[in-house]
Amino acid sequence: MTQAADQILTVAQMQAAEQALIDNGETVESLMERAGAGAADWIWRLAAGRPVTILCGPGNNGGDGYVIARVLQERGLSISVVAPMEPGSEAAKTARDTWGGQPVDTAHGEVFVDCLFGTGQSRPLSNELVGTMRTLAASHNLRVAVDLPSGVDSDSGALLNDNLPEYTLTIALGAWKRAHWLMPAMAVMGERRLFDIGVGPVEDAIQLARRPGLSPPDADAHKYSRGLVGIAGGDMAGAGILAARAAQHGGAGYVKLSSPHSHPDLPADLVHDDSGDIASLVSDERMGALLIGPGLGQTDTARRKLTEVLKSGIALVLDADALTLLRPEMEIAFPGTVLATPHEGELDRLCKAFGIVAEGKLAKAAALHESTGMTVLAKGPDNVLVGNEGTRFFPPTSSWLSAAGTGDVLAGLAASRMAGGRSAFHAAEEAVQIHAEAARIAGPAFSAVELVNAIPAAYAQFL
Ligand SMILES: NC(=O)C1=CN([C@@H]2O[C@H](COP(=O)(O)OP(=O)(O)OC[C@H]3O[C@@H](n4cnc5c(N)ncnc54)[C@H](OP(=O)(O)O)[C@@H]3O)[C@@H](O)[C@H]2O)[C@@H](O)CC1
Ligand SMILES: [K+]
Repeated sequence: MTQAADQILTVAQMQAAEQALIDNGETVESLMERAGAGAADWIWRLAAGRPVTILCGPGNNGGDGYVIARVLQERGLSISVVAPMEPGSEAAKTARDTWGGQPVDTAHGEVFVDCLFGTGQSRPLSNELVGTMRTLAASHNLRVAVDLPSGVDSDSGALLNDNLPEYTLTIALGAWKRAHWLMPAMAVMGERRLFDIGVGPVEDAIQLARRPGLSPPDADAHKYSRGLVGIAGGDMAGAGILAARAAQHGGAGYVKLSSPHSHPDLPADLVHDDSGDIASLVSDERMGALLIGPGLGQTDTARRKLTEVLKSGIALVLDADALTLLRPEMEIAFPGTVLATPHEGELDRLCKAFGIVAEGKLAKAAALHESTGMTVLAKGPDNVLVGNEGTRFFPPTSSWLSAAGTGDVLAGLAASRMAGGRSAFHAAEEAVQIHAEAARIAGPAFSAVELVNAIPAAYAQFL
């Protein structure tokens, strides 16, 4: 069932949801009062008695600021309001009048509250406005963005100005907006919290990924019932081994690595076919899912392997070199059972190969899914998953994942979940979160092998 708290809205969806509340008897003023009071509660806790400076803009985000000023002043905090523009909307004018105070030109408090623009941000800030905001942000130790940081485009997560402040806390009002979960905006927001004002479920809204609910193997499980994963490796041995190790820890009962190398130090518990013969791998009828790409290379042999694998009808994860080699003319037996896991560069290359012109990660991933039928996980510091089941965003992951080999680990995990019976979409949804949890457990400055070693402890968190 759709959880309103997990839905992520566009500005248009938010406006329609607001209108639905108004049709049910709310007013903009009553919603603003609730939203402002809710934000004030968070700021009250953060401020802990310290003076607060609120920057108010001309729209309803500024209106929220005047409500916050009044509520916090009534509780005894020292409040300064800086208002470079007069209130323009009726609700903002009412909120300012009800506050009844006098704005100041500048202030030096401890907590800066940005109520300049929210979802109505329609263009970059003027130099003067951005200068005021930067100066205030720099002279306060704690910084709170109400609904969104000013200068952020709500629907794309783009930053419309350079050198925007970084926030301690961002309080989303009514519902999450896309920018709360997309880079680069997500990176300046600090902690993010949602304050509910009664918005109901919105049809077709993007959802936040659900926390995986994993279970131990059934009492009568055997290695094949838990899933057999094949890894079709190639020229570079290491990536295939990493992916295979990750797949071993991702729930599958049996992992078979096929790559044309002999590895004296391969783990004894990993089955390795050093002929690298793709025909024998795809003809194994017990195969639950196959991963191709990590360490595959981009030779003619690699292309031939990819072509065979795509035709096999086995559930697939395509990553790394497989994504660079993929072309529209290659026949994919069942695109609905294929997961592609491109990083930003691979996503761009795929879009080019498939003649897709789109702006931004979400639009590119959606267009690629539309054009190929594959489920697309556009991975990176923000993860965007698009498939027949819908679109999912994810909480931010550890920035220590920016290390070689971590993508191979993610692909191996996804293949493991697929071999265990998950759809491409749900396998990706689980893999991203197990991977993120493993990174959290691995701590700082881990290598990809150390990330793999943290997977069992991550898995345990979801049992
Ligand atoms: N939805 C809900 O249920 C609730 C929403 N609430 C709150 O309302 C916020 C949305 O309010 P909003 O629509 O009035 O937009 P907001 O961001 O305040 O600014 C719009 C004004 O700014 C102007 N403007 C834009 N860019 C500019 C620029 N660069 N430089 C200069 N001016 C610029 C723009 O002018 P225009 O583009 O028309 O020229 C317009 O006048 C939302 O984020 C939340 O905080 C809650 O109170 C209650 C429940
Ligand atoms: K704001």
